[in-house]
Amino acid sequence: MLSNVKHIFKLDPNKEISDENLQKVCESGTDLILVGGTDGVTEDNVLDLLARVRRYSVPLALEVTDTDSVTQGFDHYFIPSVFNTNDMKYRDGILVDALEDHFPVIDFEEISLFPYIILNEDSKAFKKSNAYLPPEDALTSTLHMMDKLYKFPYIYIEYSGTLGEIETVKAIKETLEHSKVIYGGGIKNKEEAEAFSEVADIIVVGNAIYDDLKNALKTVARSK
Ligand SMILES: CC(C)=CCC/C(C)=C/CC/C(C)=C/CC/C(C)=C/CC/C(C)=C/CC/C(C)=C/CC/C(C)=C/COP(=O)(O)OP(=O)(O)O
Ligand SMILES: O=P(O)(O)OC[C@@H](O)CO
Ligand SMILES: [Mg+2]
Repeated sequence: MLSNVKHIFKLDPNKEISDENLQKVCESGTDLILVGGTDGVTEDNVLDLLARVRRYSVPLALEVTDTDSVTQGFDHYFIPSVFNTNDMKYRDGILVDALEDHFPVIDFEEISLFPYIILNEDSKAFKKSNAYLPPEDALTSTLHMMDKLYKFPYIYIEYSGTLGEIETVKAIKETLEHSKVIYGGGIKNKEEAEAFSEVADIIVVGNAIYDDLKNALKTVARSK
């Protein structure tokens, strides 16, 4: 699903976007529209975005953050799994419960794991998943485990809401042998997109769509 993806726009079902702006996002040349957010994600607002984005040919995936808001019709589904938390619910607990209920109807070809390291302690996702900021040694060991033992194709380095430390992301990328880096957090313009595309395989742009679309659209070209 992500093999040729370099740039992702993340749309939040809990935020308003006009048809005109949605058209610009969908026709921007981004490689993937990802629908997701930490809170206020409902079946209704997910279905609304699904129907509106489906007018365009851009690939569309759902990041599942609420069991009740999973709806058919997306090209792919990503399940977040947080690795810097000791709360197993957010590593795979909710997933195991969901599989208990829905296993017979799940097409595993259309689901992938998003293994997360969340590094912005002020973000909603960090707080919701009871994440901790790992000391450097522990972060390195966790990355080795995810990369060399689990051999995850991708690891999502999440700074949701704020621009991350580029040197930290660079060091993470250099630590990894198998896993590619998805970077998300605080990218607002072409310069930041260009800088983070140097240290990550995929960049994700979310809030900037709602805060300053003109500059957000310029992040697409710079990541290719
Ligand atoms: C019917 C059909 C087609 C089914 C397909 C099969 C399928 C997909 C089954 C799914 C099984 C299922 C329901 C699994 C449960 C998965 C689940 C709910 C896991 C818990 C995820 C969770 C709440 C994690 C904690 C928060 C977190 C880390 C979220 C990750 C995403 C993230 C970082 C969001 C932040 O986004 P952002 O935009 O920055 O946030 P805000 O702007 O809102 O702050
Ligand atoms: O909203 P921003 O800060 O751009 O972050 C994008 C994405 O990584 C959120 O999961
Ligand atoms: Mg958001």
